[in-house]
Amino acid sequence: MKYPAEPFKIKTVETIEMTSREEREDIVKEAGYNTFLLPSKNVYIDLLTDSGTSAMSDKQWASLMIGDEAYGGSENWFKLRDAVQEIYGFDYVVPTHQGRGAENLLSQIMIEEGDYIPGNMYFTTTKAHQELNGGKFVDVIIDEAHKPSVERDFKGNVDLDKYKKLIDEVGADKIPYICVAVTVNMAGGQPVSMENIKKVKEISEKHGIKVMSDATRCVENAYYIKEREDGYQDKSVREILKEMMSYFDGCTMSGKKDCLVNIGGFLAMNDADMYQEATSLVVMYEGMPTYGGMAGRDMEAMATGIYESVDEHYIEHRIKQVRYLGDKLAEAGIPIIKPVGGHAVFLDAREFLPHLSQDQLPAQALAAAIYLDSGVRAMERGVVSAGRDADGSHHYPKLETVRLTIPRRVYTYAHMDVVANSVIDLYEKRDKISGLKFVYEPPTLRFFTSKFEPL
Ligand SMILES: CC1=C(O)/C(=C\N=C(/Cc2ccccc2)C(=O)O)C(COP(=O)(O)O)=CN1
Repeated sequence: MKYPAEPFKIKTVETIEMTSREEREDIVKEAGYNTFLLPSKNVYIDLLTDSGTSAMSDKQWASLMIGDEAYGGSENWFKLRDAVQEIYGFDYVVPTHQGRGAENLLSQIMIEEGDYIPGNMYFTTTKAHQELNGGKFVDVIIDEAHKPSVERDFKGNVDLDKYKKLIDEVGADKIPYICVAVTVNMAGGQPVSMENIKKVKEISEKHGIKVMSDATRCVENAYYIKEREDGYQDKSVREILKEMMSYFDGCTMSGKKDCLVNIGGFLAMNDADMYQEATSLVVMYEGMPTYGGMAGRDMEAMATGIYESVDEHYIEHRIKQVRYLGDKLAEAGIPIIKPVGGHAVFLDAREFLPHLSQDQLPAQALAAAIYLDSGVRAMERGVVSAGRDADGSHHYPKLETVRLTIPRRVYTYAHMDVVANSVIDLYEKRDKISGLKFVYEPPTLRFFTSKFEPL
C-alpha cells in the first residue's frame, strides 16, 4: 500500500494544546525566534526531532518494571548485549547514555592529532567530537547529496573517487577510519546502498583503514535497500540490516532514533583490543561497562525496541508516513529535498525564500514562521547549524533547510495534513517572511541556544 494505516492501536494518549496566533507572537519572541527554546507545552505538533521522541510500546513500558538496577552485571545489560549481537551482529557492545557518549569514546580511542576522518556529509556532534580529538572531518559524499532537487535512489553514498583521492593525498596512516552514516541526516535522511558500503569496505581493507558506521537510522537505511536495490526485494529488513552491518568494523548508535527509546546508545565493535580500550574509558564518562549511563530499565526498553524496530509493518509505516507528508508538499509545489528521506521532510529554505540571502538566516526565519503560523515546531538545518569556520566567518552550507522531523509511532496522517496545510498556506505568503539576525550567539553548537530578532 502507498500509505499503510498505523500498525498499532493507541492505548495511552497525551493531550496536545493549540495556542492562539497572538499567544505565539509573544512565545516565539520570548524564545528568541529559536525553536529549540520553545516550551514544549506551547508546541502543537512537535517535529523538532525524531531523537528521543518515539512512542514506546506496551512491551517496552513493561520493560521498565523489570529493571535490574544492580550496579554491576545487570540482567538488563545482558539482554541489551544479546539484542545488539543478534540484530546488528557485532561481537562487543559498550553501552552509553546516548549517541554522543559513543562518539566521545570512539573519537578518543581512534583519533590522533592531525588525523583525517572522511565521512558522508557532516553531522554536528560527530564532527565536534572528531575535531575535539584533533581530527579533521573531510566530506566524501557524492556531489548530488548537496543538490536538493536532484533525485537519486542512494543520495547518501560515498564518492569512492573522493575517498581514494584523500587516501592518496594524506596517506592511509593519517586516516584511522571512515565514518559511514546510514542514513545521512543532514543530506535529508538519505540512504547508502549495500553496493556502496561493500566498495568502501574493499578500498578501506586494502589500505588498512577501519570502516565505522554512524548507525543511528540504520533500519531506515535497510528498508530503502529492500525497496530500491536489486537483489534485496525478497529479503527481510532484518536480514538486510545484518548484512549491512557485517561490512563495518563497528558503529556508534544513538538509541534515541531507530531503537525506539527516549534515552540510550552504544558503541559496538568486533575488535577485542578496541573493546578493552572502550571499557576502560567508559568508566570515566558513562559508568560501568554494564550500564553506560543508563538505568537497567532503560537498557531493557532499548533491547525490546531493537527487536521491534526490525518489524516489517512498523518500518514500512514509518517510512511511508514521512513520504506521505513529503508527497503532499511536493504535489503543492513546495521546494523540498528529494527524494523524501527516512526520518524527515526537509524544506529547501533557499528556494522557499529566494528574497533572503543566507546572511539573513532563511532557514531560521522559516522555522520561526511555521511555528507562528500553526504551532508546529521544526528545526533549522542551515547556516546557523553549520556554525563558523576557523577564520570566524559563517560556514555557508550548500543546503539551507528546515527539517520537519517525524517522531516514530507518535503522530497520525491527520497530523501530517495539518503540517502540510500550514506549510502550503505559508508558501502562498512567503514574500511576507523577513530575515533574522543574531542577538546572542554562543561559541559552540550555536543552533541550540542562539537568539535572534527579525530584520
Ligand atoms: C546521525 C546522528 C544523529 O542524528 C545524532 C543526533 N541527532 C539529533 C539530535 C540533535 C543533535 C545535535 C543537534 C541537533 C539535534 C537529531 O535531531 O537529528 C547523533 C547524536 O546522537 P545523540 O543525540 O543521541 O547524542 C549522532 N548521529
